[in-house]
Amino acid sequence: MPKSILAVNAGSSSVKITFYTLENPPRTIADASISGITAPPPTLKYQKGDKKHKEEVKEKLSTPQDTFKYLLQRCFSDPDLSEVASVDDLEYICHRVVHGGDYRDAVEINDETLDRLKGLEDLAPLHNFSALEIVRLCRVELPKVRSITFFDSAFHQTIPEAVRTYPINQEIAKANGLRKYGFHGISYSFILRSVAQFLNKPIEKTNLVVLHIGSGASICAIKDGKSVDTSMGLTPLAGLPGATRSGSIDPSLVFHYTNEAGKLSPASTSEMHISTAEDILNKQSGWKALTGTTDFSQIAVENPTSKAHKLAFDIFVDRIQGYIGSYYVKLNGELDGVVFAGGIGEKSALLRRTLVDKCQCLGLAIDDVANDKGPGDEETVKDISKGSSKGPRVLVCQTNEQFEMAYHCACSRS
Ligand SMILES: Nc1ncnc2c1ncn2[C@@H]1O[C@H](COP(=O)(O)OP(=O)(O)O)[C@@H](O)[C@H]1O
Ligand SMILES: CC(=O)OP(=O)(O)O
Ligand SMILES: [Mg+2]
Repeated sequence: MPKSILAVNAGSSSVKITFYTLENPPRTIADASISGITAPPPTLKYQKGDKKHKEEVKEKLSTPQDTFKYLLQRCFSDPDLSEVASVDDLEYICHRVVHGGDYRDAVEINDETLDRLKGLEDLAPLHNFSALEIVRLCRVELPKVRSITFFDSAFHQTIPEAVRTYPINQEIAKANGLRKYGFHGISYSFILRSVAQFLNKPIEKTNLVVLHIGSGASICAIKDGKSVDTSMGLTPLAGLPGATRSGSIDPSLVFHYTNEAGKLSPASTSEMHISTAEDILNKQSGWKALTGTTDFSQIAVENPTSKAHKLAFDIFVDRIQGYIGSYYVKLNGELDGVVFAGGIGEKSALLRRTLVDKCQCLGLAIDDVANDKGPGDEETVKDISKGSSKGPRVLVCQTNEQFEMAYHCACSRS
């Protein structure tokens, strides 16, 4: 039996895994995910080819490690999934780790790299903890399978110094690694390659403004195939608002919000320390704070159910519009396309239409029928620009972080 690749995308409230064949390009064997870990009961979703399955999980899954173990066992014990019946069928496990500090590329986990990643945990406790817990578990329980970590931040190592530097004391900044890193880079790498191929352009000549907008949202300016700016910063909190994140605010605001800002948050554990300020701005803000829901499909509707829903939509549009304008100028107006991706970017025709209308002065125009229809299941990139438009293309890309990791894993081997 040929060996396979397992790609793991662990978030704070969900763990998604995908099995791929170990070939170039890899083919999907099956997808499985558990969401709602922080809002029980968790839901298991499972897909192999056309077969889809969804169920409530009865077991108590309180940690990312428990969740990952449960998912793996379910897949191994499924008679329909004979390609991956045990750990012996796995050659590689690819892990999405959001913060990779100064790492420029993916790394294989060994004692030394795991130690270096531990050092980064303080910089991104909220985002790296779940993924690294699963990396640690794999080291102990699946020691024969090679673990490779891929970093969201690696794609943005090309951001110029003046863009990545915060105007603060540079000795302190350097000693503590305080700079713009940027995230969603695994996704941006997938989108760049897919869009360049779609436009029939070499990657190194492709200029794009890409929106990865899901529960976490960011935007990236790509010049000649390289990231030159992105909206997230030292952590994924900066830039655009998200499901529970405030996005950029005046940094002083938090000290007016609570005088407990610097204290440890009750959400901290013995292994993970986060401040009250980080907890409020990362987990108690965004759409959830404004409207009570984290689901943007309830906000992006023609007739919003409340003024707060309408306000949340308008805030998101305003912030994105600001970045598109800024990145258009940074790219000297020479862009091939504006790309919508992530759960919201791929699914909300209303958000795309509203934004494109607001960016008409940049020559953006869409075809309403193509926009309303969106991309088909098998369509990675769809052009939704108006036929007569001479401006940058408006595209939708169904991004796939798990595939991107498996693809690089398979490429580096062949
Ligand atoms: N039809 C839709 N319209 C607007 N937003 C949607 C729609 N469908 C899903 N979404 C949003 O996409 C988000 C998920 O984005 P996704 O990128 O898949 O997740 P994550 O950021 O957790 O990786 C959901 O929280 C929901 O707000
Ligand atoms: C970096 C980040 O915000 O990731 P996600 O969108 O998966 O939460
Ligand atoms: Mg995501």
